[in-house]
Amino acid sequence: MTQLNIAVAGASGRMGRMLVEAIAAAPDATLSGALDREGAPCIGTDAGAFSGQLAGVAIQSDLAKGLAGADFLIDFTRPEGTLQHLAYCAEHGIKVIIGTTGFDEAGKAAIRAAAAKTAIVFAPNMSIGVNVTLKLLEMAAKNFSEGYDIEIIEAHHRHKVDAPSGTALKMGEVIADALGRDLQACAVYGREGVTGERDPSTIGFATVRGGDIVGDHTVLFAGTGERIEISHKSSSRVSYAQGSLRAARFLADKQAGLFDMQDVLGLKAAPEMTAAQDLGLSALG
Ligand SMILES: NC(=O)C1=CN([C@@H]2O[C@H](COP(=O)(O)OP(=O)(O)OC[C@H]3O[C@@H](n4cnc5c(N)ncnc54)[C@H](OP(=O)(O)O)[C@@H]3O)[C@@H](O)[C@H]2O)C=CC1
Ligand SMILES: O=C(O)C1=N[C@H](C(=O)O)C[C@H](O)C1
Repeated sequence: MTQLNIAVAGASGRMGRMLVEAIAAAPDATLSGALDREGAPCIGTDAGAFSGQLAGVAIQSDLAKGLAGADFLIDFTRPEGTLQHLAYCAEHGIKVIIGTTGFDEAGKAAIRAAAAKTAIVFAPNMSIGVNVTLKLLEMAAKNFSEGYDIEIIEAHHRHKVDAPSGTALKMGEVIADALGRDLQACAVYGREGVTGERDPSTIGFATVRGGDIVGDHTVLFAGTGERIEISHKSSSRVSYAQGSLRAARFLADKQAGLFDMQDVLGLKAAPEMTAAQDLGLSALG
């Protein structure tokens, strides 16, 4: 069994803690290092202390120390942090799994450029459920292309700093691509005041923030006399952590290149109708 030496960035964050636990429980993974922001109270403490199971790895802010011995970095932080970590990893041949959301176009371009030097999985949602849902949405959008208004509703915890969520934006992209529309041109982010009637070519986004909601996404196809809703609801961050480990295993034999979770899960290759048949939806065709 190939042993994966993995460092975790944002080790004291919600996802960082979950990743440290998931790595400790995985027989093929070892926590080689842990990073967090300079000046954070967790620096110097054991990365496993949050879960009560010591990992024997102190959280560092110095990249050279935190990434010594790492073959992979799993990064769920903020765009500016991820881009700093990525630059170091690209120079040192460390493969990177990026879960961080909220990148601007320049940030995404920097990730594409880094992929020439190291192997990267970059995905706004690492869960298997969401990634299969993206395939369902592609299929649904093609079948509801006329006469159905499309709205994407997402809900997250009160601490989330970016909106709409990366997952909601990805759902919008998948639907827009399936319909031959440009998301940048057709997205409507929230409504207020006298908006006029709904333009049927738009894709609407609505954002809810509150409490400890882990992550809910619903796509509504609203037609005449019927509504179809495709929803995914996360009840734990464990699915994001397990997906990240799966991404690391996928990268083990890659030297460079940019991949997403559809690549990791082999969903890009699956022909659309095979997916429909697998799901017992062949009547759609
Ligand atoms: N792709 C996916 O499947 C998922 C993606 N996410 C995304 O992951 C990211 C993190 O989410 P979450 O864990 O909830 O967030 P948290 O705020 O709980 O954790 C973020 C961690 O990163 C650290 N950090 C913040 N800024 C920097 C920086 N500039 N440099 C280094 N470290 C930094 C934080 O330190 P400090 O506390 O000191 O600021 C904290 O430890 C978000 O973008 C979120 O949308 C979340 C879940 C799933
Ligand atoms: O911030 C979060 O919590 C989450 N962020 C990701 C996103 O923006 O889509 C994934 C998941 O929904 C949780």
